[in-house]
Order: sequence, then C-alpha cells, then structure tokens
Amino acid sequence: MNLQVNSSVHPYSIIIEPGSRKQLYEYIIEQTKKHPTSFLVITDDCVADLYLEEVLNSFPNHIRVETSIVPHGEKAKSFQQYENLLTAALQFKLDRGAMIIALGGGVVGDLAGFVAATYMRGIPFVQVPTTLLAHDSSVGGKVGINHQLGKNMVGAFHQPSLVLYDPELLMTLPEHEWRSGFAEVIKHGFIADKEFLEWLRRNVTSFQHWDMNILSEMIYRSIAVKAKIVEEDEKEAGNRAFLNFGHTLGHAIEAELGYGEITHGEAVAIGMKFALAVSEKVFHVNLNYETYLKMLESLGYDLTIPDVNIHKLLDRMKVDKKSYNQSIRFVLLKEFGNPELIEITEEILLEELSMKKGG
Ligand SMILES: O=C(O)C(=O)C[C@@H](O)[C@H](O)[C@H](O)COP(=O)(O)O
Repeated sequence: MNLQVNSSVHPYSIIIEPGSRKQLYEYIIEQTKKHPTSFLVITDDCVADLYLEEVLNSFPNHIRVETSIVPHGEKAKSFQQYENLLTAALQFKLDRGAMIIALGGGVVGDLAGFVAATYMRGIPFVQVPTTLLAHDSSVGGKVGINHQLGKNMVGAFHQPSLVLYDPELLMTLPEHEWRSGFAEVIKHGFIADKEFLEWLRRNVTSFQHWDMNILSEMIYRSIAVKAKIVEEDEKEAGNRAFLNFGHTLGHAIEAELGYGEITHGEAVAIGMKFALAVSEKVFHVNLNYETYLKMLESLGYDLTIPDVNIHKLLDRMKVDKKSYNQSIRFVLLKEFGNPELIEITEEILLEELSMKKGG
C-alpha cells in the first residue's frame, strides 16, 4: 500500500509493506532517487536489539552506514541526546550528502528528524517507524525535542524523503505501546472520518492478535487522514491544528507527570475524553461518544485525569503552542469529523477539570 504526500518542499512516498525493512536500501534508492554519500541509522536500545541487524543487512557492503543508539523512552527527546547525536554525526564526518535513517517510534523519529533538520543546516532523512504511534509522528515533518517547561517546544518542520512502514515490526510491541499508538488512530477518526471510527469499533477489539490485512488497512486509513491534512496546511497555519485534538491536556499531563511516566497516546486519550466533554458543553451538542470511550476502556485505557494539581495543568496548557495572546485554544468537535479550534476560558477548563478529575 502506498500513499504520496505532496509536500511543498518535496513530494514523498509512504510505503506500508510487510517485510520491507529487509529491503530498506533498495526502497531508499528507488523512492528518493538519491544516492547518499553515507548513512547514519539512529535507533533506540530496544529496537536495536530486535531489528538493527536486519536493517543493516539491507545495505550493500560498499555503502558506509554508521549507527547511533539512544536510550528508549520519551526522556531521550532531550537537549543532551540531541547534542550527543550531533557530536556523533560530526565524529563520523557525515557531509551534506549523508542521510539519516530514523529507525524507531515517535521519540526516535522526532529526535533523529531534528538532528537531520539542523545538522549542517539540514540533511535528508528517512522514517522507518517501528511503533503504531509513529504512523502519526513519521508523517508531516514535525520534528523536535522536549523542554522541561513543555512538550515538543524546540523543533522544526523537516519533511522526510520517505516513510517506509513495515507492519511486521509492530508484532513485538508491548500492550502500552499499542495503546499509545491507537489513541492517534482513533483521533483521526474523531476529527475527520466517522465511518473509520465505526470500522475501528467493529475491527479492533484487542491488541493481542492482529490480522495483518486489518492492521495494514487501519494504518493506511489513519495515515490517509493525516497526509491529507498536512498536505493542505504544512506548517500549521490553520487546519493542521485539528491534529492536536486531545493534545492540549495530553501534553500538559505528560509534562506534569514527568516525561515517560505515561505514554504519549495514553495521555492524549485522556485529553480526548476531556475535549469531548468540553465540546458538548461549548457547542451545546450531544456527540454520543460514550461507545467510543467504552471501546477504549475495554482496550485497557485508563481515561481518568491523573492525580495532579489542576492549576498546574492549566498553567501548562497556557504555554501550549496553539495559545495565542495568552489565551488557551482547544480543538473541539461540533460533530465527529467537524473540528474547530476555539478559545476556551480558564473558568470553563477549571470547572471541567475539577469535575472530571478522579472520574
Ligand atoms: O502532526 C501534527 O500536526 C500533530 O499535531 C500530530 C500529533 O499527533 C503529534 O503528537 C505532534 O507531534 C504534536 O505536535 P505539537 O506541535 O502539538 O507538539
């Protein structure tokens, strides 16, 4: 299955193909039409143990391929790891003709992409997602690292030259990683494709046993939503902000708990439940979203706002990137598939937060 993103920087392909990791080099040459001088594969310790060798074996012997391994988990999206990777790239003497390969989940993709965006003012990179979450983060060119004061606060837009998605790589994911990724899948249903939401409800009842066709179709349909939005608004001047549904509170929770204490998607799922409730209040509508919350709960999500100070959450939401002139802006739904970015008062948020906390 293939998709094409017509980015204004350069069009790129998204290929969803079981087993494709074993032909990574061939795909790169065929799809990007580039012949890099060398490669730097950036991955994390967990992925390295499982898949690095297979990926490296796809390169012919005469091609120079270097490797840098970072610790797994959200904490790796740090200034320290970013600097370490730049140092490694310099020590490897990578030139501007080199290419970075991000072999990993969202953390590796964001971090390696930011290295690619900034090393010698930018070199090409390829995303090889190894998690479900990364079906989202690998598309659209948002790359970056976290700051203690806010998630993804330092970054760039740097479009990949190729996204090569091998769904077989997901078969070793632990349950919480499925939950993390599936939150972004269902988000795409909420904001853009009601029919897809129903398809998910019918087809995804457990993360334990996947039919490869269902998994590939789910990834394809979810990426298709994302690709369309980022194509129309590459740098989030408008509708791309809809992809942030659930993220305003989700990011605040991640930062307040400490990065990595809860997965990104599990925090976003809590944020979506909250945003759905606020949507009903603000737009005076009945979304009938309970069936989808039940679905998430049956898949193991805990949708309760964690036990943290709600004023601190509010302060964190104020520094969200969608904030404008000190006001908090939220993505809300008028109906499924009909999102809006809207300014929300602190009073509404505090009232809703105190009601929802603990239940
Ligand atoms: O691609 C986008 O745009 C998104 O907002 C997708 C999000 O799911 C993703 O988590 C993204 O990295 C969040 O970006 P941020 O700008 O809100 O930090």
